[in-house]
Amino acid sequence: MRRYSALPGGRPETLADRVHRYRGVLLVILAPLALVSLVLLLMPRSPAAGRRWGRVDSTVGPKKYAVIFDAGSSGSRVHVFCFDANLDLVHIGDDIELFVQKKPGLSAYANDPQDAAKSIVSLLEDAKRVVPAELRDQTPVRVGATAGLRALGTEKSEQILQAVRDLLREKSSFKNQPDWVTVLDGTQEGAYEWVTINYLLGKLGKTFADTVGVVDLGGGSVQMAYAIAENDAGKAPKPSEGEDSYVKKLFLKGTTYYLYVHSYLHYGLLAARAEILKAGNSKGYSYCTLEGHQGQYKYGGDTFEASASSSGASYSKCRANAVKALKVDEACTHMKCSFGGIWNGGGGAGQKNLFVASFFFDRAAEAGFVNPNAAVAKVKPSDFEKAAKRACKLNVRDAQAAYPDVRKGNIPYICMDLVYQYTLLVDGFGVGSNQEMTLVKKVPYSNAFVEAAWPLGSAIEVASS
Ligand SMILES: O=c1[nH]cnc2c1ncn2[C@@H]1O[C@H](COP(=O)(O)OP(=O)(O)O)[C@@H](O)[C@H]1O
Ligand SMILES: [Ca+2]
Repeated sequence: MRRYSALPGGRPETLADRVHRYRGVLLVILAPLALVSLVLLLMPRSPAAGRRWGRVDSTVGPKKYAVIFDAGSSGSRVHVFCFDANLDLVHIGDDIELFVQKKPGLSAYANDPQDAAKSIVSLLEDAKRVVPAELRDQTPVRVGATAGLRALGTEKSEQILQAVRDLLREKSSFKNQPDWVTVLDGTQEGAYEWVTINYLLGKLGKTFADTVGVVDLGGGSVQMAYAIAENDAGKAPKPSEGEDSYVKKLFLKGTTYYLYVHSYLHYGLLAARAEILKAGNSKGYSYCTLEGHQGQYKYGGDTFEASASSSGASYSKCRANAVKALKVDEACTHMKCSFGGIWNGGGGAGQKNLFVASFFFDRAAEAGFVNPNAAVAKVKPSDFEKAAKRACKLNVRDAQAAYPDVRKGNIPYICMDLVYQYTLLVDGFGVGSNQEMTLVKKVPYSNAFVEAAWPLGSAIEVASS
């Protein structure tokens, strides 16, 4: 039986009666509490709310995801990044980025745009899995195609890009926009790569002289990018007709940078093979392919005779072919040129410390002078020269035994590739043969490793806009 205390009229006292009787006491207790809650609710949720020792606690504030597809000439890759409010990368599960790759690249489906688009469906699924469902429609997906589609020409590449746009619109839950699926121009690609490396090394926000220069040797093109002084940027030559301008102005972490950047189409490692074969093989054979090799080299829809001379490869003759292919002696109308009549940017502090990515790392690892499992390695151009001299002496069979990590199709070209890499650095970019530089595959960041590739630079642009 419920017991009630009695009121003067004999009626038992209810809860409402008690509240009424003690309303004064309750008001004194509850009013300050309500006031404190109101103030807490209205306080702005600035990033500083979670600040500890000058950094933002990444568990506080909104997280932004970005999905970037790198449609490279030799493969397609997807990267997913997650940034905190401070634009620092935060972990996605156990890793700091999602990175998945697939071969071949979109340009291998030149005549079938639908198949090209289908080739990236599994990568899209991989990306979807790591982005929380409630954030997908706010998460931008961008696709940047590089040298492979550049070399296909506008009509074919546009058909492929359109099929990719349709796929993203119909099959992805990410935020997509037609102009986010494009062929990147080479200077944009080089600039993004520079941002990636300098961001991961913690250089952004420092003076231009504290940043590092970046070389990215892809399959189709090679990029050089480094920051220069403002007054040197003012003196940059005007690019020739149809060329991108030599200097890009970037504003990052409160600092303005003048970035010298140039992309050399046809001078990526795989494209350069074609240039070297064209430059050297007037007699129907090449001094760059290994003894015993008979066959042709196919690149970008063209076929080149690539059979070896009966005496096999010759380091010095191959080197002469590579110098010729680079057009080192082409007329230079600027103060100083790299090769092919292109301004070299003038050098300076931003180029002293060079980070060299992509195929440089791969071939160095395959040739055995860099640990294939390392993220970075210090080398000199002369290491490529030494490795080339050794490789050029071998025949195809012995090379297969000497370089077990080199894919069969690349074996005949191992001398040519190493000669080209040495020649590109020393004769092309004017790097001293004994100058130390850093080969980079991944960059250590926050107890993890991030791919040393342009997509992070693009994601930073997306996340900070
Ligand atoms: O995300 C990446 N991580 C590591 N290496 C990469 C990445 N993307 C490209 N590469 C390197 O670049 C080489 C091929 O370049 P790619 O296919 O991107 O040609 P492109 O840049 O001329 O279009 C690959 O063999 C690989 O070494
Ligand atoms: Ca690339």
